[in-house]
Amino acid sequence: MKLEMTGIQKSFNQTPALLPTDLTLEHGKFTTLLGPSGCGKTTLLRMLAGLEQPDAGEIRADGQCIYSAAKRIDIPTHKRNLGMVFQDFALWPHMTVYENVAFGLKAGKQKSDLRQKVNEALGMVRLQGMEDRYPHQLSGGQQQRVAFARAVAVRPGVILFDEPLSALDAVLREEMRIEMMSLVRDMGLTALYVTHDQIEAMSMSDEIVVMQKGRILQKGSPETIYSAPSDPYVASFIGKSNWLTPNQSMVRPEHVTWNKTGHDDLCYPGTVLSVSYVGERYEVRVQMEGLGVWTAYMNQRMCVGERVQLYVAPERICRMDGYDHPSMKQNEAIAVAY
Ligand SMILES: Nc1ncnc2c1ncn2[C@@H]1O[C@H](COP(=O)(O)OP(=O)(O)OP(=O)(O)O)[C@@H](O)[C@H]1O
Repeated sequence: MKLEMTGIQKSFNQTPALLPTDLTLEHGKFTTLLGPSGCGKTTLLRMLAGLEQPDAGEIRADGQCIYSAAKRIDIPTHKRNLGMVFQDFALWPHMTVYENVAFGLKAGKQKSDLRQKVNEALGMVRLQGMEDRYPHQLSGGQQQRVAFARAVAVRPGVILFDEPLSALDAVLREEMRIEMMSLVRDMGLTALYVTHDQIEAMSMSDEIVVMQKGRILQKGSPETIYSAPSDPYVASFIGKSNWLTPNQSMVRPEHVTWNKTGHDDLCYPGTVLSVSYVGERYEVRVQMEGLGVWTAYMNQRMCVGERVQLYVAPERICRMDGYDHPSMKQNEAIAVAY
């Protein structure tokens, strides 16, 4: 299912939670809303689900209007052909695993072959044999699998995830991340996933939508978001960034070299602050002169306090709004610690 949102916005008690926003979720793509707490991710997801009413704008599913403030169209949640998985699993505590999964099918009136559909969904998440257990008799990972089975059993056109793994421990979170992503892809579902975890976003998504303060800053593939951030906030939020001019030009640690490699390379002096072995190489933090602290990688151990020269090839510099030229580094005025 393709979902298109145009001009949707929402305020709570006159305080904007989401500024006017356009967003398209392409059919079969895994899109992640990434941003800090309170930036409007959940509000956007809930409006898509029909759980929150936008103040303005329109939402279309496969070209058909499912919400329009102007035309007074508001298709209810259960008719929007979507599945949802939440952080707290939202399972019915008094129902067994079987009943929890069957509940969505019954509510959606998909009653034919009920047992087969439930078994199929439980098979997908490897929970056969646990049909008669209650949620409290399951681990966190198993509970989330039931929630996922319940969401996909109805064969929705789109699946919405709101921080579904944040209640799980780190190891299980990684395991479930791979499992959920594979299942969504195998089923060819369109997915919208809300998280504030960059690693989750980078490892699961076809598209990442970075949000801040109720607006979308950038939408793109993980590769684009990392290599060509359009905004300083995006650059700082995802991966490590070394600033050549505050808020304007940045270089990633893997593009900083210790020896001059080309005649155009720019040279920056600094002092080693810390050295950590990160497997086959060292992550070195360097206090740069007038440029704050940079991170770079090196193949051999350095000494703390050692004076160094770091080099950057101009084509490796990522430029954002207001950027002028690498020669700006000569300018005292830009020598602000970031
Ligand atoms: N029902 C509500 N009533 C009043 N304010 C709300 C309501 N829901 C959300 N907000 C406010 O809207 C803003 C956006 O909230 P939202 O839950 O969408 O953010 P989020 O990015 O999902 O954050 P988190 O990662 O913490 O869940 C916040 O300032 C929040 O306090």
